[in-house]
Amino acid sequence: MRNVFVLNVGSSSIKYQVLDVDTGEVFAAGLVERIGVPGSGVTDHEAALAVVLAELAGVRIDAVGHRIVHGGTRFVQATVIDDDVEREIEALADLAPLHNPPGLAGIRAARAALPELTHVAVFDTAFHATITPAARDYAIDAEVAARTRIRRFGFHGTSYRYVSRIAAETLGRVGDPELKLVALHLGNGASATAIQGGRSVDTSMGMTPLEGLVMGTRSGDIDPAIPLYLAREHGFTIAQLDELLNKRSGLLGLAGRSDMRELVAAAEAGDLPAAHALDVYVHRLRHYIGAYAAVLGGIDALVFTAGVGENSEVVRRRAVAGLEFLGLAVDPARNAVRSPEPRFISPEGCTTAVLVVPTNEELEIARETRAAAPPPTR
Ligand SMILES: Nc1ncnc2c1ncn2[C@@H]1O[C@H](COP(=O)(O)OP(=O)(O)O)[C@@H](O)[C@H]1O
Ligand SMILES: CC(=O)OP(=O)(O)O
Ligand SMILES: [Mg+2]
Repeated sequence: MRNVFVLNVGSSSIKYQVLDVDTGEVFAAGLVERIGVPGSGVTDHEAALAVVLAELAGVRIDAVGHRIVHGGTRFVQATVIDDDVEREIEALADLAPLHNPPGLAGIRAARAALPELTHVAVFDTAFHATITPAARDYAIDAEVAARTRIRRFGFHGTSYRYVSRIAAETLGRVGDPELKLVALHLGNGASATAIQGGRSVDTSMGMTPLEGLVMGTRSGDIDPAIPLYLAREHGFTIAQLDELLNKRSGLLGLAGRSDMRELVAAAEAGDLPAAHALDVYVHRLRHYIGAYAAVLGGIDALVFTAGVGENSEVVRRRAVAGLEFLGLAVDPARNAVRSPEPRFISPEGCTTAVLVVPTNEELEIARETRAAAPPPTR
């Protein structure tokens, strides 16, 4: 098997690639947006997938890999999809109401359109199955937590699995059980993970992808009493709270812009809310870097990845400034380099490394799809 069709289905978009799992060569890639938006002509996920498959006419596909955000406790590794697995993913929808239903719609549409191929679900949560019990559990009534499946799961695991392996290679420490990494996946969604010996030990996203860092439109950590207060004293409904915290908070809520490129430009042009939003974002980031250095009992390398982590010189510089006591520093010339390659941005001879490692979630999904799929029979 070589060519994997990777599907990342969101509530209103499908991102896809067909790539060679050995070389990483991409044969086709694209995005269908505005699914279900009146007037877009793309009525539902089935119609969107038909558009994608029409674009792929003539491209060889050997297997299909689906990004599924939440695997719950049931799925701790990539899994070949059959009717049972599809039902179990459906049963997890209540844990991830924003993320899992579109993924499931993508599975249904793709299995109907390509029934002869093996389909594999690759879960964002799987890499975090190794977090410690102390990091996993919230300090709430244990009976309630067990009955309702409340615990920390963590997300962006496909990205962390990929970048932690590249980071170990870049550091010449593949397979070293002592290697301590703090990795920062900073995209629209953003999270931090403490990784030792290639295994996730702690991570900032929790039961859902709302906890932790400041994100494009999500609040990250807040006092858990805030939604209670807003409901009790200000009449917010559950739907309004969900919308507030997931879609109208973060950088967008603070400064009217969720895109980091635009936010940095506005801050540099003297926009005070933008400058403040950047301060809040960086403050939270530094909070987690320090926390995870403590959780790991040290740090060998800090790893930046995803859209902001790979591209924002300013965020990287400000995240690390003042952390010399952890051995961390950023070299300005190295930090200014733009490249698709993994690279050091810490000064020559620094004992603690700072790395930029471009992520490739599609390639990781393709590899895990091949690893999970049964060998071909003839
Ligand atoms: N040159 C850049 N400088 C600063 N931020 C950037 C740059 N390029 C991309 N980004 C930011 O990366 C974020 C998107 O990251 P990405 O990993 O693509 O997101 P996702 O996959 O979660 O949608 C946006 O906030 C975008 O502004
Ligand atoms: C799980 C999650 O937050 O994903 P994304 O960053 O793609 O929104
Ligand atoms: Mg992303």
